[in-house]
Amino acid sequence: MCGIGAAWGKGAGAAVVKIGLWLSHRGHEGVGYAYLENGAVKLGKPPEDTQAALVHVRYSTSGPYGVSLQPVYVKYRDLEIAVAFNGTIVNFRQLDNTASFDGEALAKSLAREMWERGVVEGVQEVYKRIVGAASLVALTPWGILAVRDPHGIRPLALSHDIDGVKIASETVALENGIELAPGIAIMYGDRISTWKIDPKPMRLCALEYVYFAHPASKLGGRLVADVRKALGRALAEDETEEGDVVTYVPETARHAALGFAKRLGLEVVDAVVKNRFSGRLFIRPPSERKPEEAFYVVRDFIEKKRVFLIDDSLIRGTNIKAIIWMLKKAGATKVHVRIASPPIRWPCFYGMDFQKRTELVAWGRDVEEVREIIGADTLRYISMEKFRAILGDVVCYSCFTGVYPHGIDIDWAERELSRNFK
Ligand SMILES: O=P(O)(O)OC[C@H]1O[C@H](OP(=O)(O)OP(=O)(O)O)[C@H](O)[C@@H]1O
Ligand SMILES: NC(=O)CC[C@H](N)C(=O)O
Ligand code: SF4
Ligand SMILES: [Mg+2]
Repeated sequence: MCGIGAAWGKGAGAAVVKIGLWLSHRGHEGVGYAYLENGAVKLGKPPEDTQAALVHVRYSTSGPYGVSLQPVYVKYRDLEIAVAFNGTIVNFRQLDNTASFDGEALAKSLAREMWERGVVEGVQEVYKRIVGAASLVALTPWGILAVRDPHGIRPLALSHDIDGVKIASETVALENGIELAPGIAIMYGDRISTWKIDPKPMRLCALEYVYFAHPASKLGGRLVADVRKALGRALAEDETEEGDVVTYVPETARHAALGFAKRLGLEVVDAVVKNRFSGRLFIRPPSERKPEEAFYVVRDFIEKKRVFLIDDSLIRGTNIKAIIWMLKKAGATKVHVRIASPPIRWPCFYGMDFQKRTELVAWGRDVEEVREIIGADTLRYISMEKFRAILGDVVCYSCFTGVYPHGIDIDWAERELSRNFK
């Protein structure tokens, strides 16, 4: 998914380095920076005391894996800018047919349109053409520009103090951060201006709540950890199996497991441990997702026990399959898998790298078929009804329903976003 950050004012260079560290759960394929030096835009780690700077942490959805490609620097005539964004632009070739990936198309079309139409209308024009999701930060000669995606699919927050302004994908990277409303643009320099770029109905990504965002961040004004606990509690309400202990797939399923166990009066045991240096497997390039190297099962917690194994989501089934096998090998008598989100049967075209139906373990399969593939004794997901009741109606559910805010044709989007270098 990527994380973006920007700062304007005293110590902006040091501020973006800190923001990047606090957003590293949003992408660890690469980190990139840009900053202003004597009015010129530079790429590279900024001096601590620079006046304006950007940061991007990458989890790629377009272009090559495993490299830092953002911020993107562009010069159009005499206008120099650097742009970092979070999201996916399905029709990026329509924005700029010379671009090698969506971030480059966005930066080139922004520079061109801002030069030709001025900042306010230029930004508006680019967003009018985008099919996809894009929250962005940019360095411009007028200051730093921040835009929250018109549907609010991707988050963006801001904080203000006497040193200046700081912007970040999530509130955890800021002190007293407040979330920007969908479709809001802010230019922060010697003067501050704010304008609206065609805001649409709010559709914040459901998977930000379920998996992606930091548990200490606030989304839609709610603490992410609390939402995850509520999902776990609701999942437990329909439980019919008997179990001795609750465990979970580390790290993100932890809060859902706490909510689930509390509702059933069971103990949560840390039976599955994850090597802290292995990071998030789901957002690694395909060749680097190796659950057998990342997870370890503590036999003493589960031997001869019936285990409830909680995960926040089941996407390709990579993590859970490996862990069920390890639990069984270590002597668990039953493994009842419980998932704190409904089956994901459709691709994401808005910033997550599952952009093809065939990648998804639940695509075209019923729950029983998925259970068989992953090797669980039983498998149950939270119901769509309970999921919606907890997350509300300002959320994107497209990967659960196959219905997209932009009325996207799935065959077309899969073709546009196909990545041949997997
Ligand atoms: O079905 P899959 O394709 O395996 O994807 C889903 C899994 O990947 C994520 O964990 P990840 O290891 O990325 O990070 P985490 O430590 O934050 O849970 C998520 O929490 C699930 O465990
Ligand atoms: N996940 C994201 O936000 C990715 C941003 C952009 N599509 C890239 O691949 O760099
Ligand atoms: S399709 Fe799924 S992952 Fe993508 S933005 Fe919507 S809820 Fe999030
Ligand atoms: Mg996980």
